[in-house]
Amino acid sequence: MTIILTPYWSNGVQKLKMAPQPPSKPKHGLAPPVLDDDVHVRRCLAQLRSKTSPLEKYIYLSALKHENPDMFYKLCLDNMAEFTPIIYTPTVGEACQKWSHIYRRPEGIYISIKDKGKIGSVLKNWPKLDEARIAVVTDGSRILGLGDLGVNGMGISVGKLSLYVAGAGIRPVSTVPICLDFGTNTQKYLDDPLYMGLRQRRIGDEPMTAFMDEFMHEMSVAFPKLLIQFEDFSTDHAFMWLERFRNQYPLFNDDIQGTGAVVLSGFINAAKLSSAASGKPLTSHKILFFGAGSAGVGVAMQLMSFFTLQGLSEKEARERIWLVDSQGLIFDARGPMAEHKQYFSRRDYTGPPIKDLLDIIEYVKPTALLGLSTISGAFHSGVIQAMAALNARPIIFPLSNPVKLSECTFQDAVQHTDGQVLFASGSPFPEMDWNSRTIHPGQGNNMYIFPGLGLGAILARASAVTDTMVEASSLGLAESLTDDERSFDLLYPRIERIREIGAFIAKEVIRAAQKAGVDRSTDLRRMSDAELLAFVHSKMWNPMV
Ligand SMILES: NC(=O)C1=CN([C@@H]2O[C@H](COP(=O)(O)OP(=O)(O)OC[C@H]3O[C@@H](n4cnc5c(N)ncnc54)[C@H](OP(=O)(O)O)[C@@H]3O)[C@@H](O)[C@H]2O)C=CC1
Ligand SMILES: CC(=O)C(=O)O
Ligand SMILES: [Mg+2]
Repeated sequence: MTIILTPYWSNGVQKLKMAPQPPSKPKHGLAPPVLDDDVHVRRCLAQLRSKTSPLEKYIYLSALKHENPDMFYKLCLDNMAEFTPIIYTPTVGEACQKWSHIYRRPEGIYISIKDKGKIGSVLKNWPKLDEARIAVVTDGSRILGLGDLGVNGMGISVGKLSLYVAGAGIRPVSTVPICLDFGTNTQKYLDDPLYMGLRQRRIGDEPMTAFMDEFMHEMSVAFPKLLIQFEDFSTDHAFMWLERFRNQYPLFNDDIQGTGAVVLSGFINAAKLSSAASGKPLTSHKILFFGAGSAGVGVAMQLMSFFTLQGLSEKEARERIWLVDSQGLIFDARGPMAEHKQYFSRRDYTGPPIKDLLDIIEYVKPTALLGLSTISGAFHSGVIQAMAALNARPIIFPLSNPVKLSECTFQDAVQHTDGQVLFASGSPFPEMDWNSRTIHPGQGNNMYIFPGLGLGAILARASAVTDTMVEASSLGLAESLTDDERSFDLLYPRIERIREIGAFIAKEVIRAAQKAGVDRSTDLRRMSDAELLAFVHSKMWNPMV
């Protein structure tokens, strides 16, 4: 039975409501005479496919998940490639933007700045305190690339947690979506009569820090076995909360660390193919980042290990990476800059500012161009052609979400590189035919990482999520491609194998937790790799349809 909470805005009071029971075995006469499970699976799928807009499909699936979670997850697992664009990016972006309009039922914990001083009592209203294992926490301040959506950001916590269940077999009852309401700076929502959050602008850092200190402490008291995933905080707070809390509580930031891990993984596979075509060593790759926010810098930090694993020093690794922000190439002589950009700021460039991406490409001569900028179409035909002129197989990853903010389309990347591009995007693109062969786009999205990373950390009962655990998730993903997938030059495994991949990543993460000494389930140390993998599989929840 699912028990859910109403959001705090209903007269400021938290109330418990019982969700309907899944329609398992109605008494004789209370269901149609012929209601076969297999046929009902097909019926639900047909109902879904009869909806014409992605948002209607999202609303339908949201209701199905509420009424019959087994059916929802059964369908999801059987149709991952069809479902992920609906329950996750890109449609979840539209669902968040319209969350206060499409709202049907509460699905998580809403806590506002007005709850300061009594956060613990709000958390205790959650009906399944003992069952909670993973919370996705956002403050709605940067949802995908869509900006400040306030409490409408709850949709991203809900969407990520659906993938935890589908991808890693976390029990649905163990997932806790949380949205913190610090206000919103988006006037459209402040003016919207249906908006469900506080009608005030975002609070400053000082009260927010005091709130976060209380929140994190109370979370650890209310949910002693919980792992926390920070999601879609604006860049300054994403770095701030990660640094402030990572040594105190088991947590990670998905946008910084999850994205870093997924991109390192795809990059490893892409760089091998690119180097095979150019004949140049892996250490000669040069990576240009377009976008230097939490995601850009998070990925750049993680890609350092691509080079250090090849034997380069930290200094040499850093020199293979260039960052661009809204002011152009980031270099020391440019003047003061945000702290998170300083590490990669170029010391060796002393010329005038270079802003145009084509000029920057001409200066850097990158083998890889990675977009985490939210600027739709920034990789225009000239940019893609410039990458193709420099590289036999250019690596181009437009990683911004949702799909309408992608720096380029797959079609453009294929067309302007004559099919030679090694491509991964944040949101999905369809495969395409080029010169009588089918080319497959990769989806470089942290959804390949967080389910397995989270499951591994939960099963190890890790007291902290270390950098080595994050790196293990990345290397595990890179390794998990089958020969068949490699024969198609895929950079990521097919999404249909998400469970298998999730289990493998979880096993690697548990091993890394053990090496780091942060595992509290120390009995897992005695298991062989095969036993550990079987143990992980045995812990995965499966829908009963
Ligand atoms: N594929 C995946 O798994 C993931 C993708 N993402 C996506 O990454 C994107 C960025 O997220 P995040 O880093 O948190 O967001 P931020 O808004 O913090 O970062 C955006 C960066 O892009 C830069 N930028 C903005 N406009 C331009 C421009 N015209 N030219 C060059 N650079 C520009 C900004 O510059 P400045 O610093 O000067 O403002 C900033 O550095 C989002 O779309 C998000 O959906 C995020 C996480 C995971
Ligand atoms: C995928 C993701 O986490 C993001 O775009 O923010
Ligand atoms: Mg995110």
